[in-house]
Amino acid sequence: MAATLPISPISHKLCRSSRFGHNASTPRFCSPIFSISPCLIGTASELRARLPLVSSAVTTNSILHDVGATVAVLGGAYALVLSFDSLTKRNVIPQDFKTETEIIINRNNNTSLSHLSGFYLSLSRKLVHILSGLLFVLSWPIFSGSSEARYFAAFVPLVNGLRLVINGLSISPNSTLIKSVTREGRPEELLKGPLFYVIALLVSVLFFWRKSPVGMISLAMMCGGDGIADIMGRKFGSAKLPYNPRKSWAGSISMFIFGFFISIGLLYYYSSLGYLHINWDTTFGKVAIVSMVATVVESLPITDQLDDNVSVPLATILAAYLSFGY
Ligand SMILES: C/C(=C\COP(=O)(O)O)CCC[C@H](C)CCC[C@H](C)CCCC(C)C
Ligand SMILES: Nc1ccn([C@@H]2O[C@H](COP(=O)(O)OP(=O)(O)O)[C@@H](O)[C@H]2O)c(=O)n1
Repeated sequence: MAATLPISPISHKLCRSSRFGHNASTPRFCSPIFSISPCLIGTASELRARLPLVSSAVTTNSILHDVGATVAVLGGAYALVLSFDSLTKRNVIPQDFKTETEIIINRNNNTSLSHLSGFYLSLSRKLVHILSGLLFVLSWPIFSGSSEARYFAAFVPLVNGLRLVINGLSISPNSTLIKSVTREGRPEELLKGPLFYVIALLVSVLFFWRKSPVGMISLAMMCGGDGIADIMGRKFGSAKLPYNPRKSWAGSISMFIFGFFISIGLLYYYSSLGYLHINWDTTFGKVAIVSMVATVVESLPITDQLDDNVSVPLATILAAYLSFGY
């Protein structure tokens, strides 16, 4: 009987197995059915004889599970960028925000985007900035409970990073990606903010994944907080920061508030699924401190030397690791 696929972590049993051997040090979640499956009934020697067969069945099942999840999330990433390009082409994205320059753009004939400026274009890019990373973090539970699942998840930012490099070097430029993700429509822009952004996603998956609050908080601040800061700052940011005239109180306060609540939301999501055990008595304070650190770092006049998509996740990871310890 094929072993039941390990589902994580709704079930309550821990069993020690991994795709490449059944004496894994990493516990994995298995479905309750797995623990009473007929193939596990018998004497100890019979069980030992059957275990390699069960283990290989579980291995095959979880590989297929993770391949399916990877394809689904890759498709989601591609669809997100495509849909925002379509929304801006059809002027569905609200244009009730002032642009720095009023220009009628006929995007279908690939009017040069270098004339584009202002809020209109940046709103689309910022929504991609906010949604890509947050939807990616929310997608992690669809991967299997095996200890190798994170490497399948990491394949998604890896492929997108390669896509950004190929387009950024104009090896085979994709106008949809360039329009949706760059400020001024120049392919080389993809090699800066967007590439750093995708690398931050890769680091969060590989080093923190579902088992630590650090990675998800860093993405909450980089994707949600920094993204909202741009939108709110451009719209309401008349009162500039005394130490950085390019940033505003409205942008920074928005980053702190939205980054804090998105972080709490992600921690609640992962704790309710059983991946994290959160002590809520102390967590709110810790997240507030981490959000403040990230907001202050983002507000500093260092963007020309260090992209926000590097400084914000790095500062958040450091602050969160010192606060949570794992
Ligand atoms: C616009 C982006 C970054 C620019 O940042 P900034 O310069 O404005 O500070 C985001 C680039 C997104 C990238 C092209 C696609 C990333 C997809 C992600 C790895 C997976 C998303 C999956 C999900 C299910 C949609
Ligand atoms: N704390 C902040 C962040 C951004 N902003 C506004 O958003 C614009 C873009 O911010 P940014 O240079 O950090 O953009 P990204 O590097 O995040 O794409 C700034 O020029 C400001 O108008 C703000 O007012 N306050």
